[in-house]
Amino acid sequence: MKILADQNMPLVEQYFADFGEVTRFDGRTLQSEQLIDVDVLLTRSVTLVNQALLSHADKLQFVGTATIGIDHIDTDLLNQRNISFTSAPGCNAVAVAEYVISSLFALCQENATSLEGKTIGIVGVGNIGSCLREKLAALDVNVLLCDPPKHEAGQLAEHIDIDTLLAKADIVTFHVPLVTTGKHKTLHLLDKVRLASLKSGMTVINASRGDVIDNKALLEVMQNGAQLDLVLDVWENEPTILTELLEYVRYASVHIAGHTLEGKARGTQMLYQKLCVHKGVQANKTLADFLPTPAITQITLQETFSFADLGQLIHAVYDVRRDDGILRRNLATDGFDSLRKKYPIRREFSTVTIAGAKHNKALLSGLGFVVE
Ligand SMILES: NC(=O)c1ccc[n+]([C@@H]2O[C@H](COP(=O)([O-])OP(=O)(O)OC[C@H]3O[C@@H](n4cnc5c(N)ncnc54)[C@H](O)[C@@H]3O)[C@@H](O)[C@H]2O)c1
Ligand SMILES: O=C(O)[C@H](O)[C@H](O)COP(=O)(O)O
Repeated sequence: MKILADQNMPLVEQYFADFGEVTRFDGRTLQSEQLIDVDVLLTRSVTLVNQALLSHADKLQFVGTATIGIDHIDTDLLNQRNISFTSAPGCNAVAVAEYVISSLFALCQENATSLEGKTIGIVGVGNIGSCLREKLAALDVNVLLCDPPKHEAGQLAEHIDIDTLLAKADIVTFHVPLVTTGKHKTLHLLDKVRLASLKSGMTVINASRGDVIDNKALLEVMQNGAQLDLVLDVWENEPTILTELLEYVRYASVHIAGHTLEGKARGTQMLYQKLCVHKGVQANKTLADFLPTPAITQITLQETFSFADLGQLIHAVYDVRRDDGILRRNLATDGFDSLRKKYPIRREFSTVTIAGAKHNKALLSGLGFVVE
């Protein structure tokens, strides 16, 4: 069996070599001819899987994307051609939620404020939004939720519409898929009109897809003096982003919110498990077989540890400002995709055991740490 896998997908050889020969490809430049004779295609978000790419795919039986977002895949086409398809829902939910938590605490530190009394609006309450909601519940902040599809399906009673949410929230964070048409379209969900309506001092976080915020309109409102704290991991037209926006963004990163080692490896594992089902074989490899021991495995808190020290603890594991620095220092020389490819190792809170937590145990385990 011939397996073609994106070069930025970790552990493919370890998981898939038993199925056949693994060849790697560059996700941005994959050509249709490379799919001749290929049985399995494993992609990331940067490869458009469409009619043009599949025009020479004579043997393709399985396509997997190690992402939750599937806006790069023509799923109707795969259906028509009877090609099995799978994504990796939830693989990076913890990673993105931790990116948001790290950003919130960095802003609190730098703005000399706290989350106390703040209201955070989550737009899109799926895998990531729900995971973030749980972490925010541990922090005891007010949360507002907006997810019309879930509300209509009877799965989210607390839903409020986006305009009410924007009017009430101090912080808004987007975790929606990119949907370009229809009743629940998310393309430019934050458009010119909504951007103009945002209260001064609001924080806007986007770790979903760049096109969810009209980037040109955002630049315009910022140039016209809007006072917003912007945290952007995703951009319109990646990898050619609107660099003029950068000077108005507090924390900017290269679409890496989901790129913990665990998040990426879980994506590969989920595709492996689905291919096992597809081929009718038993899955016998797990993440624990492959993930290295992290550099920091234990942190001991002293008696004096309080909520005020929480940011310091969170940032000891992951500080979003590291990623902001990487982008600002290297974007012009390295380019967006290259920075994504060489993204430094980042581990999840769950890889760290906290000793000495005493009365902060529920808070810390709610955030995702292992508490002794
Ligand atoms: N920056 C990153 O590294 C990164 C990582 C993972 C995912 N993502 C993006 O984040 C998105 C969300 O991820 P997820 O795992 O939570 O996906 P998910 O499918 O589990 O959840 C998405 C939620 O958004 C809701 N939704 C759809 N349209 C909406 C609308 N118009 N308004 C409000 N809610 C709406 C859906 O009902 C669903 O509950 C992905 O589709 C992907 O594009 C980015
Ligand atoms: O949709 C997703 O899951 C994410 O956006 C994904 O983690 C990032 O994209 P990729 O690394 O596949 O390019």
